[in-house]
Amino acid sequence: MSRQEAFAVRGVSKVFIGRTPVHALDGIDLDLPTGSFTCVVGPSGCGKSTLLRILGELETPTTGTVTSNLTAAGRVPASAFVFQEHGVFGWATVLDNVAFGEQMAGVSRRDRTEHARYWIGEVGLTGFESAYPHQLSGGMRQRIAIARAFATGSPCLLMDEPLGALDAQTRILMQEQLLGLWERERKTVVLVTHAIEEALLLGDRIVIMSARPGRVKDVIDVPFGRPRRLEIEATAEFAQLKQDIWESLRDEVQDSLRYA
Ligand SMILES: Nc1ncnc2c1ncn2[C@@H]1O[C@H](COP(=O)(O)OP(=O)(O)OP(=O)(O)O)[C@@H](O)[C@H]1O
Repeated sequence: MSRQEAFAVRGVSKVFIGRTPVHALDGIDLDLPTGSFTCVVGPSGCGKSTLLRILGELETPTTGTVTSNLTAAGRVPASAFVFQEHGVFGWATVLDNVAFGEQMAGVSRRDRTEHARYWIGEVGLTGFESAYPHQLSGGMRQRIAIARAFATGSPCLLMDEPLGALDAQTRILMQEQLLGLWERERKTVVLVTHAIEEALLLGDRIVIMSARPGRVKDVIDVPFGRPRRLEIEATAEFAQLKQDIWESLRDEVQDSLRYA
């Protein structure tokens, strides 16, 4: 494995044992370069979240290996997660939510407050430091989750449909914000999404997965340079790629519905 790889995934399969065993992933091979933005698309139930959880060591593969080169300072976790919903603590203020990762890592109150304030500013929530999540909109709550993930200082962000619950306009704004943050920070990001446009807009590469058991069906290199602007969505190249990806996905979505 090269030092440039944040993750090398080799022959990873996952079977959940229960009354009826579920074969979630099968023979996944992937190299995820350090500082790259990888998007994962695939039909519902194909194992995208399971793959993310395996990368983040919340789950272990049944067979195969994941080797990681990620290094984090002190007690900072190698990867930080952002989930679609329920990602923020209702009992904590915006400031405490964003500072939570560093609090767990034993960073002093003064430093973590300073870092949290910086990230709250980066996601446009300055002025809401003392607010509680229930006082904010869904989009604002999701920005707390994103700020918290960046604020942990982890070199890798694992995002499971982080913008999936947002309305269309808020989602566009958040995509733009995430794009800007990532281009400045260049953390290794793996983002699961159901939206092909979002994957093309944000990712360096798109991993297309098959219906369950999830396999890597295709890996698309996204040709658009950085910094990237939302205007690329209006180009013919974007439309063509979107169409190609959908064609690759369509059979898988149909299969997943057939066997659901
Ligand atoms: N802890 C678990 N125990 C048993 N089965 C599980 C567990 N976690 C996931 N599964 C099953 O594994 C399969 C893959 O689930 P996973 O959540 O990874 O899919 P997904 O691609 O993320 O789905 P979606 O796009 O709908 O969120 C599903 O059939 C799911 O029911």
